Amino acid sequence: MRLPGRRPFTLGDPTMIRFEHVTKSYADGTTAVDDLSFEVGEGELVTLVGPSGCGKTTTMKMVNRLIEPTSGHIYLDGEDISAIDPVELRRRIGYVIQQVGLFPHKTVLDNTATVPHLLGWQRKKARDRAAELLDLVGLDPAQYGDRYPEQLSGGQRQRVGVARALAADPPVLLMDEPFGAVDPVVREHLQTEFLRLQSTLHKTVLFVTHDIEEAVRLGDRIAVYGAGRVEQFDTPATVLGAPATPYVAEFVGADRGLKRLSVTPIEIGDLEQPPVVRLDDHAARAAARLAEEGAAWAVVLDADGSLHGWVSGAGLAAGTSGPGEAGGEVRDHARRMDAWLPLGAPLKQAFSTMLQHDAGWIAVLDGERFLGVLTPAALHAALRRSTAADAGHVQREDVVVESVPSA
Ligand SMILES: Nc1ncnc2c1ncn2[C@@H]1O[C@H](COP(=O)(O)OP(=O)(O)OP(=O)(O)O)[C@@H](O)[C@H]1O
Repeated sequence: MRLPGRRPFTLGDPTMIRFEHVTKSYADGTTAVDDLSFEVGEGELVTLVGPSGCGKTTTMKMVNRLIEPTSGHIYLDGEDISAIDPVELRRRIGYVIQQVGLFPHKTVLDNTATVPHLLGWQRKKARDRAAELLDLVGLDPAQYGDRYPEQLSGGQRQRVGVARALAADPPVLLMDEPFGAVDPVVREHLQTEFLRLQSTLHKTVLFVTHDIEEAVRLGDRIAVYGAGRVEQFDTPATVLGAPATPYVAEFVGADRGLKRLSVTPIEIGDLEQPPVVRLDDHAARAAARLAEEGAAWAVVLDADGSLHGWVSGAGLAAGTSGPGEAGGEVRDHARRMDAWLPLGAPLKQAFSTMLQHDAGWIAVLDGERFLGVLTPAALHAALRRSTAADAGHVQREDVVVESVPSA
């Protein structure tokens, strides 16, 4: 299904949700949320992270008026929500919770179509929309649409929960530990899929989690909670690189240098430029060029410029006795290597791809275009670059020691 593409969130975009001095106290004297003020931009994904009982869920439930604040105001797209009818408000806000809350006696398709039904859409239109959404979250409607929730895995049920929340195309999504009940592998999978979805949909999302890794991975910005208050509200890179308080530093963990790998993107300046040859280049000529440049190997691109793999100078030279002699084309000597990353991918992904392929380098592409290669040395340098940008908040040595063990 094609969805209208919108550009990703950037700081400074218009505000969608605004908390203004919001406090929630209960009759027993518990102050669940204490004088909360922050803004969420249109199309921004903000993760609320903190230990159990610190007020994350209360914050979220005040946005769709499942809980009313004791004092302060919350604005949705400029409107004070206390003046909006709660039923009308909730139509504008998708809600995904950990227990999913699917109706056990309804099929997956009907569960997904719940909100469109409530909105009075015609049955066919609602079911067509539900099928589109199931497809979007990676569940084939033909295969899963007629199943009942108990016939799905935990991860599949979570996907249905996300599809259902998106069915009426609300501008805002509230997600309360939506991936909390599945095992770590499925969880990472769901996170990846959700990021892919968000890169197309650009919903305004408040996402509650206990897990700092999840918060860092998903959030455009993170609100780190300590007992009812937001201790720091900033980008993942800043929260990890420059924790605002000792509490935040402890919460994000001593290994924050490692976690920064998830939020530091590969940049063009990190790349090295090995010689590049084409599959249909003459092998002997390519060998001579490598010898001239003192290079042991070259990246091999195919005729249309996409990555094929690599070739060693020695491999090329074998069987050729000089330029112009027999020896065939580079394709006769090249080896496949399809380890590549898109520009902007996080350094963590670069490390893991390198490990997975047992490779000393990874090609970096912009779309189909080959840009250069990332080597372990370049990764190390990239991490130093990102650490140096923190203006002295983190000792550079800390990060280097933690993240790039010396060979
Ligand atoms: N109805 C209530 N009456 C009294 N106290 C409450 C009530 N609901 C929540 N609280 C308290 O408010 C505080 C914040 O709760 P909240 O559910 O927002 O925390 P949380 O950060 O979402 O926790 P968790 O991660 O465990 O879900 C907790 O101390 C909780 O015990």
